[in-house]
Amino acid sequence: MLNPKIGIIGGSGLYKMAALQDVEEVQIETPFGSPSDAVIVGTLEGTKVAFLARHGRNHTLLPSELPFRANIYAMKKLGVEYLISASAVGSLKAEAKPLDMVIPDQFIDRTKNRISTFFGEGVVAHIAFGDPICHNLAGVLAEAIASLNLPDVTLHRGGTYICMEGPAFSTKAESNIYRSWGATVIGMTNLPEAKLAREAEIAYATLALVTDYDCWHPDHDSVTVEMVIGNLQRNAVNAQKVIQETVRRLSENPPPSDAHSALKYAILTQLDKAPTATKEKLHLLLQKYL
Ligand SMILES: CSC[C@H]1O[C@H](OP(=O)(O)O)[C@H](O)[C@@H]1O
Ligand SMILES: Nc1ncnc2[nH]cnc12
Repeated sequence: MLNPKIGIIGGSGLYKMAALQDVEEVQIETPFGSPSDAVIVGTLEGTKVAFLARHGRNHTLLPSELPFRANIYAMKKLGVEYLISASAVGSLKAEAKPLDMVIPDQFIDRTKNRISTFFGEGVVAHIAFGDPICHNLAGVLAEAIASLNLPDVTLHRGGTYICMEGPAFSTKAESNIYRSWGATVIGMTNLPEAKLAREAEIAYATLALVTDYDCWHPDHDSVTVEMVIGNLQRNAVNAQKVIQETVRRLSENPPPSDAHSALKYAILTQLDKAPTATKEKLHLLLQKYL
C-alpha cells in the first residue's frame, strides 16, 4: 500500500532523494492536469514518503509553467498530510549567507501569472493565510537541523520569503525595495504552493537553501544560475540529511496542525447548492464537508 503521509517537493538542484528505498514511480492524473513529473514513492527511515521534483527531474519547467495545482492535488491524492518544500533562494540579508538554511514564516506575493486556488466554478472558499507556514512542522524541521550540527551552516528561523514571477532575476532597484520591506529571502515558487497546500489541508513548511545574495550586495557578484547550482549542489547533501532527520522525527511524533482543518470555516458556498461538476472535481478536498 502506498499511503505516504509525508511529501517532499524538491526544487532547483534537488531532483531526487538518494536515500529513498523500495522506490516506486507513480504517474498521477488530477482534475488539474499532470504534475511536474512522476511522484517517487519510497521508504525513508522506515517511513513511506512521496517525492516530487518541482521543475521535473530534468528541470524542464519554468516557475511560471509549474502545474502547482496538479502537484498539490497529487500529494493529497496519495494521502500526504505534511509537505516539506526544499527551495533555492537568494538572500536579502547580509547575515543569511550562501549555504545557510532559512525556515521562513511569511511570504510576500510578487507573482503576476499564477493560479493559486483550487476553488471557483461555483464553489467559493477563503482560507486563513495570516500564518502561511505550519508552525509545528517548521519546528520539527528546525529541531532536525539543530540536531545535525551541520558544519558551516547557520539556521535562520523565521523571516519573509518574497515570491517573484521570474524567470529573470530581480533588478537592483527591486532587490533593494524588498530589503527595505525587511524581507529575508527571495525565490519564485513557494507562495502558490503554500496557498494550495493550505486549501488542501496539508501542513506546509519551506526549507530555504541560500544560494546567493541576489544582486544587492556590494561585495558579491549578481546572482547567476551557475552560482545557484554550484552552491545548491554543495548544499543538496545537507538538505537530504535534514529531510531524512525531519521525516524520522515526524513519523515518531506527528504534530497537530491547524492546516489539517483549514477548510472548516473557509467555504462560503452552500455546498448542497453548488454545481455537481465542481463538487466532483473537488471531491478529494471537499468530502469531509459534504
Ligand atoms: C535556478 S535559480 C531560480 C530558480 O530556483 C528556485 O527554484 P526552487 O524554488 O524550485 O528551488 C527559484 O524559485 C527559481 O525557480
Ligand atoms: N536571487 C534569486 N532570486 C530569485 N530566485 C532565486 N532562487 C535562487 N536565488 C534566487
